[in-house]
Amino acid sequence: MKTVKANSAGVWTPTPESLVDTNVGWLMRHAAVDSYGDLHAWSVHERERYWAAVIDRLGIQFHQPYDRVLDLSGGVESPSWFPGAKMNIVESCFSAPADSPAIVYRAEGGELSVITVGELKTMSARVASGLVRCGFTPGDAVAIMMPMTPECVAIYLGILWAGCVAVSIADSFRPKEVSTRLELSNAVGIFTQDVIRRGGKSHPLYASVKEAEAPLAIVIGDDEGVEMREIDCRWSDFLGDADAAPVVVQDPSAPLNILFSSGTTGEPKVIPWTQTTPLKCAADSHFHHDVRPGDVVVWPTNIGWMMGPWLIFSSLLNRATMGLYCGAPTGAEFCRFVQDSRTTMLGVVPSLVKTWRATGATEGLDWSSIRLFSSTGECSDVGDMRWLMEQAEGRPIIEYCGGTEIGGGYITNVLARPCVAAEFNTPTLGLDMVILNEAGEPADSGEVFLVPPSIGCSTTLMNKDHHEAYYADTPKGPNGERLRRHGDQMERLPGGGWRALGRADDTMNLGGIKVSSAEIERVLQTAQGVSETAAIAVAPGGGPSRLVVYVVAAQGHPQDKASMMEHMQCAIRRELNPLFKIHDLVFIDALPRTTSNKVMRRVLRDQFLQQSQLGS
Ligand SMILES: Nc1ncnc2c1ncn2[C@@H]1O[C@H](COP(=O)(O)OP(=O)(O)OP(=O)(O)O)[C@@H](O)[C@H]1O
Repeated sequence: MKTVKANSAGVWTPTPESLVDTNVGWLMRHAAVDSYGDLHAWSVHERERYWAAVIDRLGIQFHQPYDRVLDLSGGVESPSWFPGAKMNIVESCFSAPADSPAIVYRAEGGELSVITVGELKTMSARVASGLVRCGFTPGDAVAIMMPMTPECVAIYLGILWAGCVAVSIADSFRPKEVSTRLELSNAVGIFTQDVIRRGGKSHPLYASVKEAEAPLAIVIGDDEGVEMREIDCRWSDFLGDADAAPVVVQDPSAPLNILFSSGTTGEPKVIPWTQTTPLKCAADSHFHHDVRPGDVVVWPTNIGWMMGPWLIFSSLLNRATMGLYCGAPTGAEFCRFVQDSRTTMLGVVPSLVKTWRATGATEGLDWSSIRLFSSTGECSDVGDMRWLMEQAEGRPIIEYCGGTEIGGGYITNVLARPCVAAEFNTPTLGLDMVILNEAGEPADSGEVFLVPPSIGCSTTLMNKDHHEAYYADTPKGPNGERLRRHGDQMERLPGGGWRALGRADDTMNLGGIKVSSAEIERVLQTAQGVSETAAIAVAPGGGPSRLVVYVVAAQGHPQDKASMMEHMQCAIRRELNPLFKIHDLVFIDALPRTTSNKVMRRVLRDQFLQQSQLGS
């Protein structure tokens, strides 16, 4: 695999030899199929056999064996996975030898350090026993709001160990957002840090927790000057005895984590993950990201986003090492950490790649340890992704798209097929999808629906009706299947791959023609002097929708509205449709993004309408 490189057009093509060693190569032999297409079909038609293979391959431990893999007597909306079993997924997280590295990490300006599997297990056990001593009982929701550090990982695993439910809160939230999330999840405690040190500065974190009027807080950090509330407790006083708290065994359907979606389209959804959701994270990363024992997996993220827990399970259940850089991932120091930690799989979000590219953050570094990249979060820019591949001698990028409520991806790449920058080459194993047009017919371009059930897919929401959110009024699949709404737009490409077209909510109708914001942005992005763009449709005062373009100009490039509009209009005429007329262009310093870094086009729509109302 390591020797196969992409060509100059950003296409990485596997060879029969490169496939042999991969995890997906193993699965093809296991399922006795000759082609990857047959393997995917097998994984969705023989769901029980696919998930049984995952369980065996990863060596997942059960305290009480399951009666069968899947019971569908409650219907596909409410599948029961591993009925009869008792388990705690935490135990399977420590399957690698005790002296093997679980975490390699570095704080800004610090040394590269390692925590072994044995040390992580002990630390997690001490967290669990601290929780028991403080009076927490199984089922209690306990929040975590802090950066992804080794302590954060141990806390997450310790909460699960004690049978409690981790509540994932991003460390960038304001007190109001923190208190909403604490209330929505009924959290009875919170782990946090005194301050976050980033870029040489200290940002208060515990202060936000206090302002959010959080329940009992356990505070990590050595800042003695921080004023503690009486009910709160310092980390050093909290930790218990490693032998005092046995792992709490649960039903496979028991919740273990409460997460919040990004809120790109509206109010964030409150999504519980169960004991089986980690299997989806680990299966995706095993067969799609090809994570192997001994690998070093790095994906800058936070415990507040699904990729935080995903990273924990994907590395530990695969007996790999997790790489954590405890600082800002945007600069050269992070890129140096990737080199020094001998990262084998580097995950990104597209905006991070744009920053590294613009600032030359990888210059002079050796990223040859990287076997593959992965990108998630939002649509990728082809130019940026090709640049990323070049940083590691043309290694492939596993484009990965899914959602918090899936516990992983529904469409991605696999090393058994050619990988093209910014394109997908397969629905994920064990999960199928269909693309339907507005009439509900199968089409090459349109809205994505998933074919349930799959491990990882949510069955409940804490702040919304699950059926209403995902199943009500969905069309039937081509074979009469019950479909699950996902809300993305996708396009099937002539070469056999797929391209993401953004959220269905960001689709516009220009002069009677439906087009996605992502499609327009892809073309606008090619205009000279553009760093980023967002395309929105507005209908000031009603009437037909008009195309408005927001532009972040490249550094040092003049903000000449007339000339930029002309260039962009030319590009649209040439590459999309002459009927799409740009109504207005607005230069902006930065695009509004959710805390998880997704562009909020709805905010731009509101802003534009407000300004045009003021103007009139
Ligand atoms: N690789 C990718 N390419 C394109 N889009 C992606 C990719 N990865 C994720 N996305 C987008 O992110 C979505 C999943 O994000 P998340 O679960 O955080 O919730 P959200 O849909 O952004 O928020 P909400 O449901 O609150 O509106 C996907 O449905 C898709 O729209």
